Amino acid sequence: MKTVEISAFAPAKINLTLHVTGRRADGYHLLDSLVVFADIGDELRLRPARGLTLQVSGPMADGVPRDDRNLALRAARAAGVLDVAISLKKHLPAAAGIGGGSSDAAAVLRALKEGWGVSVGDVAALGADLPVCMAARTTRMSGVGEIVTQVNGIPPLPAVLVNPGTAIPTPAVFAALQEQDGTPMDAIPAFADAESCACWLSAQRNDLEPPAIEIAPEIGDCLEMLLAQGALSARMSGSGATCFGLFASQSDAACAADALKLQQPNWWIQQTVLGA
Ligand SMILES: C[C@@](CO)(OP(=O)(O)O)[C@H](O)COP(=O)(O)OP(=O)(O)OC[C@H]1O[C@@H](n2ccc(N)nc2=O)[C@H](O)[C@@H]1O
Ligand SMILES: Nc1ncnc2c1ncn2[C@@H]1O[C@H](COP(=O)(O)OP(=O)(O)O)[C@@H](O)[C@H]1O
Repeated sequence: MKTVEISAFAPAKINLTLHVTGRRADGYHLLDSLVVFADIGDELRLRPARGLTLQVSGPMADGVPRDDRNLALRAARAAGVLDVAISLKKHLPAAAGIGGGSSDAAAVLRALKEGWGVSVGDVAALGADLPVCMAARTTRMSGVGEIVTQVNGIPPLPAVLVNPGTAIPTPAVFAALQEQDGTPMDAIPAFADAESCACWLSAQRNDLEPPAIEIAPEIGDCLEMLLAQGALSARMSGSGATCFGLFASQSDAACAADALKLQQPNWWIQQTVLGA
């Protein structure tokens, strides 16, 4: 048994783009997505113990499953480690399109590799977002999520994340998608700054945004409010409902986040830097 406690960080995953380019026979969708990671996320600690346990705390812990549905526990089981106490401090909203559960699972797998020396062969069995969350760096994600290719040339992007508090199950959004065969992303250039990245993004898409807005119209309000605060670009991440706005500087993002918090004190609103 190991004797040390290991800390692991599970950053928020943001799909800057999400093009749905086809559908497999098993119903899973083919994706083409530019994925970055934020400097905010969940905090995990793993320590040797008798048996496998999970304790969940933190400002966004409400509603997160504590039982075997939790992806942190499922990751430990998949790795065959049944003698670990996991403590998970949730800062990210669940079912929010920012991969909280998948990033937690990836953080557990990284910690188990470091501390217990074990790894899992097929991480995708834990969910389509697991491979990209294992990479935890700027990536082009394709296939149904299993193909991850490192992307260089994306500068750190000052941003504000906004979630209106509506949990949206991913399957419901895919089920509401009308067009399954969209075009892939354009080639990804190297960007000098946030402005040029935002300009390129304006010609790309998140194909899940229209069906998600049908399910939760408040997503449209998030996007409008980010743009009204001067965002260079505003879009939904993943299957929603979290939206991101890109800003020219961290001070612009901080001003926008403060103003949005005054307008919507009950929403989850966070200033961050993406892809740093
Ligand atoms: C949409 C994305 C984009 O990054 O992110 P989130 O919105 O979940 O953060 C991911 O592909 C989500 O990954 P993840 O949440 O791990 O998905 P899974 O648990 O494997 O699948 C949940 C359900 O989503 C649908 N699904 C997921 C991935 C995919 N490529 N095609 C799909 O059709 C299927 O209906 C599946 O039953
Ligand atoms: N560690 C976890 N944190 C949050 N949700 C989790 C976790 N493990 C399992 N879940 C379940 O996974 C679902 C999807 O959560 P999450 O990964 O945060 O969202 P998304 O797939 O939209 O990015 C939630 O509804 C929740 O029930």
